[in-house]
Amino acid sequence: MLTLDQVRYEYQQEWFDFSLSVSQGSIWALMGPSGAGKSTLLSLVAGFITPRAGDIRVNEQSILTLPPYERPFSMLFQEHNLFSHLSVRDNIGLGLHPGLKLTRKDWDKVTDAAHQVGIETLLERQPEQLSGGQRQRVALARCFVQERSHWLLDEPFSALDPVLRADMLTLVRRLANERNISVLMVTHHVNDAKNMASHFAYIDDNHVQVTGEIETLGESHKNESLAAFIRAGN
Ligand SMILES: Nc1ncnc2c1ncn2[C@@H]1O[C@H](COP(=O)(O)OP(=O)(O)OP(=O)(O)O)[C@@H](O)[C@H]1O
Repeated sequence: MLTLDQVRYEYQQEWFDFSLSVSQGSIWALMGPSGAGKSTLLSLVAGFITPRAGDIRVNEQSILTLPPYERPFSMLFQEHNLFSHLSVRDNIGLGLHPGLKLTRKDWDKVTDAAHQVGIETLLERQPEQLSGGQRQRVALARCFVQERSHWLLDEPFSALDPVLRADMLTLVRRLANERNISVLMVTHHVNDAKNMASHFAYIDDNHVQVTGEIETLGESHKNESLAAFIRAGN
């Protein structure tokens, strides 16, 4: 269980206040208008920024004092995902060891993950030689090789064409289900949320406004703001 317990954060006199409970193995779509606070919520969980009050717990243990690399999360964020001076192979390998001290078995895992996301022919390239969608898939492969219990994905498919997007969505859902990984995924696409997630959180105005099972996400939701958001997206 991942718990955000009245997590309060201030940025330039603007307050954010998040509460959320994510049971192990569930897949959450974080949705809401631009600027609503979705990436801020993920950054708090990841440990890139520190709350003023409240607690973040994994299995009832507070993780607030842990630096990002000691938290049980694999992350795909919109920026600074890849190291420009390293090959794709090494960028994925970093998910297994920060100093790239990898065994043969580890390198096999890297190749397998590259294969799963369809970039196995690009392993010797450097990130600048890749398209945006290829770079996103490298970052996704790096999440896959890490043995972490949670994935934090900030718009992981934004640069992918519709066919690849559907493939990657299915892959993330399958791997997460097989490994009982919890996923928090920011997405602007209602269909992605419905196709992949078990739950949703609707974030607006720096708060988690509504949570629920994904089946209840629809144009006729009783929360007017959420219903309008869904209508606009369809
Ligand atoms: N540490 C920070 N540094 C810069 N901006 C911050 C920080 N913390 C919060 N913000 C501000 O928080 C607000 C919410 O941004 P956030 O990126 O979380 O929204 P979002 O819902 O992810 O939006 P989008 O869908 O457009 O990506 C923005 O006004 C942003 O500038």
